[in-house]
Amino acid sequence: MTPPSPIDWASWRAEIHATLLFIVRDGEILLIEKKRGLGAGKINGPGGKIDPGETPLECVVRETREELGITAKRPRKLGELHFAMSDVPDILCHVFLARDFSGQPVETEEAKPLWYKLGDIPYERMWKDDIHWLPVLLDERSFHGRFVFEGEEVVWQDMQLDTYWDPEGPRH
Ligand SMILES: Nc1[nH]c(=O)nc2c1ncn2[C@H]1C[C@H](O)[C@@H](COP(=O)(O)OP(=O)(O)OP(=O)(O)O)O1
Repeated sequence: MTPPSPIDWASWRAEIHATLLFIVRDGEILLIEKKRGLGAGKINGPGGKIDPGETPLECVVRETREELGITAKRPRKLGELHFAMSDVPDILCHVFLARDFSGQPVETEEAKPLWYKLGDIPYERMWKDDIHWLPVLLDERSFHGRFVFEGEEVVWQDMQLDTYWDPEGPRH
């Protein structure tokens, strides 16, 4: 049984809307070592904050270009994550999967590209929540995850699988 949440999700609103993209090709996943901003030093997918007037899809394509110099082809949104943080603003994150891209990934001021075999994903160097939803994304299933953080630790979580996406976008 899920313990009661330490926060009231009904009144929860994200201060930051952001995106993440995971590109999978030939049995490998393209990750980044993030060099600055929130989560610097961690391994993650490319992504970042949604600019005013931008859709999540436009954002994830732009951020991937800025961070790795490549253009993702046909990114598909599969997940939505709500992060209630203790010491930084709360985040609503749209998570995408793509199977192809154009260009060659290059290291930039923001990110270093890293390819991993799908069986070798370095979860110990990623955010603590990632192990709970990245395997679901890699199975091409949709999901909605909610995580409450105390610093770097997850103190409460809930994952719903096979979620229907409202084409109008997030409610918060
Ligand atoms: N718990 C978590 N698990 C995870 O996998 N990614 C997380 C995460 N919390 C934040 N992120 C990611 C999602 C998103 O790509 C990014 C948002 O952090 P920031 O607001 O610092 O963005 P960036 O600095 O990358 O954005 P820009 O300032 O737009 O470049 O961090």
